[in-house]
Amino acid sequence: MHVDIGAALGTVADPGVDEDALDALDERVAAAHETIADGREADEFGYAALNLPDRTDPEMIREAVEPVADAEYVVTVGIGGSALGAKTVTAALADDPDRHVVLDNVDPEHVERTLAGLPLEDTAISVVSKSGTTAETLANFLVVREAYESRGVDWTERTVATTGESGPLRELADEEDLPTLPLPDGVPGRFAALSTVGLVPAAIVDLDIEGLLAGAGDVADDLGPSLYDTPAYAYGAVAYALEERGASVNAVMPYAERLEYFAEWFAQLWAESLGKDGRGQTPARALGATDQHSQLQLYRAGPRDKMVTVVRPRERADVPVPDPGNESLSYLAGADLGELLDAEYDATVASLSAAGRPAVELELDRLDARNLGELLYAMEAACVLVGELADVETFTQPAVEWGKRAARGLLAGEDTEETRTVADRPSYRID
Ligand SMILES: O=P(O)(O)OC[C@H]1O[C@H](O)[C@H](O)[C@@H](O)[C@@H]1O
Repeated sequence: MHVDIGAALGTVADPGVDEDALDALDERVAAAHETIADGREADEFGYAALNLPDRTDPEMIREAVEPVADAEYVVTVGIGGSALGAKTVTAALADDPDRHVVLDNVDPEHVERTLAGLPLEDTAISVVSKSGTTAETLANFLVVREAYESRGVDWTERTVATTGESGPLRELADEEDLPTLPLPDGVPGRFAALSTVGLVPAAIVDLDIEGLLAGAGDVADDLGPSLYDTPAYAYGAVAYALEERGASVNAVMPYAERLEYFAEWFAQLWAESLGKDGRGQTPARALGATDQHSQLQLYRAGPRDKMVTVVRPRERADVPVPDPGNESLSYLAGADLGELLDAEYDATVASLSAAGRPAVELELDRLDARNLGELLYAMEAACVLVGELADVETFTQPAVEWGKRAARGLLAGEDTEETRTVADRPSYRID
């Protein structure tokens, strides 16, 4: 992965980072790197995520999915870190990304419509929950099972469960003797894309999970004490410095449809890890070139509270634009769609710079398993670095846990601190 921070420098952008500020920050990066390296060495909670490229055993995943490997489709039942990484990988790498469907939300109409559209006899189920207690996942799993039963399909032969040693999902899996995969130790869900949590659907649709891990491993091996030698840290350090200078929004804008999900995955990683103690950038999801025609106006001329992260593969399969045969369209003559997309990417960075708005470029050589592994790992390392620099608890998510407890308490009709807070929530109705 290549990082270009030129359009985020103080000579170009406001907010921007001066080179001497970067030099000063580099000393703090060195100290943070030492903490990260020590955490990895001791396999401490959270830091252990950065060891996944070495720890994840692709063979074990392939063996576990063997009974369902002939399925045409796979449905992930999971939410947050138990779904976004898996979908990011298949969306980016599968020839037919529609072979992998995610049921994360519990919107009844969506669940019903999704299941109605799937040939369940030919659809594997990957049910994933780290805690084993997430209400959305368990409710959807029960609904999915019933849909299989009502169509006379044995779901127990089509399901792989990924969960911990105990908890309701583990009990359901044990009751039915389902094949189960273990969770990686000490890895929060949002950092678990490169593990059993994220790779089951990829294995079912036979993607190169070994290449993905190898790409991630290359970045892991190259993490060093200076941002000038470590692209992942350069990205994290600049994002941190820009946030300090007022960029409270990080708009992630891949110029590749296949990376649209990557922006979703990034949003959880950044928000849940860094949104603590009154700080943290708000991740915004965008897609180039589509959002040039909607959000870019705000990014270029709205409040100076944003950085834009653009992402693209340098090489991609191309489609020539047919000869327009029309003088007014002559600029398209001989062009390819990819060329047009690249021109739009370049124009976006230039246009943001011309308006003094910071942008950081992330480029992959091409969008394959290896390069995707590099990108995912680099963003995780960047996130951990920002957490160290900002001195927040990167690996916890107490605010989200509160909501999960509240939802469970409400459904069970319990009287708890959370359910009382829900009952007493402010209201000022204007009907
Ligand atoms: O994997 P689970 O335990 O079911 O959790 C799924 C998701 O639940 C919550 O929203 C957590 O904050 C997320 O970090 C987690 O990824």
